[in-house]
Amino acid sequence: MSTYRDEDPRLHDIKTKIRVVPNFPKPGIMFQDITTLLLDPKAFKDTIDLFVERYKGKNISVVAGIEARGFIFGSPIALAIGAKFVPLRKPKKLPGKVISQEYILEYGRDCLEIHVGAVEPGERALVVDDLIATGGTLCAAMDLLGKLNPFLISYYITICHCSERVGAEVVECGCVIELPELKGRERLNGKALYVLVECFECCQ
Ligand SMILES: O=P(O)(O)OC[C@H]1O[C@H](OP(=O)(O)OP(=O)(O)O)[C@H](O)[C@@H]1O
Ligand SMILES: Nc1ncnc2[nH]cnc12
Repeated sequence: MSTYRDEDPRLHDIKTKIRVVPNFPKPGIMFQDITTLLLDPKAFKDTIDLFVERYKGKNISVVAGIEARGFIFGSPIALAIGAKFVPLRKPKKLPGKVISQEYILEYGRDCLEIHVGAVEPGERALVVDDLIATGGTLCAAMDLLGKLNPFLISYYITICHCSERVGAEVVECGCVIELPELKGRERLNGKALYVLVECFECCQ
């Protein structure tokens, strides 16, 4: 954690407002429930303010929020920093033409989608979610948004049958909660990750 975060008294209050529910949605999982944080307008506002203070003036034009809980935090951050909000949705939710990115979860696979044209190549993007656990979801979001190395274009077309990538520059990922024991940060290949609250001994 950075010194700034350690010293900020708002963080302690935010952490106390997150309810931990054992054995949800399955045995062994300590579920970090942010709905109790949302019930407290001051703690919710402090959460948004901390992100806004970090990202205002950083020339970020896109906030990409991950379904579903990333929408709750991503939208107000986008409004406050003067960026557009782009939802990264689970399959078959977006009505327009989409670009998709599959990813591996602990049990099974999932997929994120973005509307074609929602983000222009070269735009500076912030990815927002409520929580990073294994990091698979954030990796998929970055793959979907990320800039494609021109030397890899033919690889994508031939191997992945995908000729379209968004081509944004992901500046950072921002999450309210990190479960460090699941080592999701290591999976981000060095991409900057900013979290407000770390939760130890409370997962799996
Ligand atoms: O770091 P990871 O291991 O990928 O896990 C983190 C993701 O898991 C949760 O979403 P979930 O898939 O439960 O979807 P939901 O927000 O729609 O409930 C959470 O909101 C993150 O998006
Ligand atoms: N422990 C946890 N609590 C809330 N959301 C999660 N997503 C993955 N693991 C989670």
